[in-house]
Amino acid sequence: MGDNAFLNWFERRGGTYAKDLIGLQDFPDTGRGAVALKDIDEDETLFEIPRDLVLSTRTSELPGLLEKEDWESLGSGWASLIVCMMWEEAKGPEGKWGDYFASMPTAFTTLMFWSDEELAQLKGSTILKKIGKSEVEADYLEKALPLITRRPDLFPPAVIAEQYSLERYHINGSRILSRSFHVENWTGKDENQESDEGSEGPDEMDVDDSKASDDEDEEREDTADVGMTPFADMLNARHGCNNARLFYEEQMLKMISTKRILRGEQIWNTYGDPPNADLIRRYGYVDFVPTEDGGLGNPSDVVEICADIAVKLVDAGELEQRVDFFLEEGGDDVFVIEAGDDTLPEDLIVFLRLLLLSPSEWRKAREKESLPKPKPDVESLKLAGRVLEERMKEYPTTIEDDEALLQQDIPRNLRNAVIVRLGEKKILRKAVRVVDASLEELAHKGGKDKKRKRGNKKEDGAGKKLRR
Ligand SMILES: C[S@@+](CC[C@H](N)C(=O)[O-])C[C@H]1O[C@@H](n2cnc3c(N)ncnc32)[C@H](O)[C@@H]1O
Repeated sequence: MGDNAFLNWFERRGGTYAKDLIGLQDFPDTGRGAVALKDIDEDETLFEIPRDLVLSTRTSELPGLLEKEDWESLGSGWASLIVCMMWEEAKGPEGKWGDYFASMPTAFTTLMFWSDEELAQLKGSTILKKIGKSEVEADYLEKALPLITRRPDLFPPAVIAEQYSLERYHINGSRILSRSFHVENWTGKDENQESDEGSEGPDEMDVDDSKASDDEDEEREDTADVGMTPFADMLNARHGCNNARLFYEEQMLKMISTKRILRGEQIWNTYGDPPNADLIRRYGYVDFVPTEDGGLGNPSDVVEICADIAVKLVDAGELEQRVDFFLEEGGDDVFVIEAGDDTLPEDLIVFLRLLLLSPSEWRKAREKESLPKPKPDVESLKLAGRVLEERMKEYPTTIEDDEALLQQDIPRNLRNAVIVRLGEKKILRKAVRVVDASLEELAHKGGKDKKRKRGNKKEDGAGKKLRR
């Protein structure tokens, strides 16, 4: 379906947009997006979406047609919204969201749809543990399908294979993941109520996600607040480019320019600037923009380090108890280093120092319920260096290999995988340099301290002499 059919539908259903200011267009790098048709000032309203045009479990008619028990059998994840979407879409062009569905993608470049060979290119990145494909399939088989087959009056058996298949379930789940917004009920309290962090964009669009059910943040969101938001979900995003933002009012959601946008420029939303690993998982693309080190990448990249790596490197007693103690005291078993970090994460230092405590120090720490201070010393820095080295070994290729690959003409998914793993490895390399510099600094300081001590001794002696 062309963009015009979508725009006509949008207006017919009560949406409005500034026709003289914006249009929809295909961009070579990002696909379809919104474009400024002439220079747009800051604070201009670009389009307005009536709240009842947001498709959610609140606005779909399906929940009202189901017994409470049936509805609740779908659980608190995304299964309920996915089933609502499949049911609304099955109504075809006559349905309330007919042309909207027709405008949405049915093919995705997100990790859920990568082959095993393609996923193997991400070896080393912890994102592989967060795809959640089997959880989605379990949701479909254990929650959605039993309900669908129980109610032939609502889900005609003749169309199940076409409209309610696992494939359709995946497609709608992926639409939620990459296009939904967090839309709470209007409380009247907050004039400019916005969704949570990154609200402005799909998925930071902050959504719970039955697919990535291992992602706690996503799990916590109330599914009723997850809304498919026509037109707002036509905006693409790029790190550092956003120039429009969704504002939440009582009757309407309004997309408003947040800076001057020149004619021909793309209108960008933000998806909350996630790292590339999350961008590829949720949205199927990566950011490759200029970074502080003069290269290209995603300034929001992170690398995750599992605590296990450090535990395996240490030869000390009661290691399991030390890890449990760390977790009880609020620590996590995954440490995150960010691209912009110039020091090691404090929780990592604390953890390493905890592992290195002598038996008597460890006993004392536990008695006092007090973790070591996040002050790196020689031993913890040396251990940090070994941890980073081991973590780097989890990637089968080197930074140089990846940089060479990026010079070649390679398939899109491979290219994106290389960009993800390269970004993570560069953070590790930087962290190794931080460790080396800190060790050097400590050695230098140690040398000076020794000198000072020797000097003090001499002075002491001289003083004594004088006093004599
Ligand atoms: C909310 S939709 C944006 C509209 C979408 N381009 C469309 O045609 O409907 C999010 C999707 O747009 C695409 N996208 C957004 N920003 C992009 C970017 N910077 N580079 C490549 N693709 C991007 C990705 O496919 C992503 O999953």
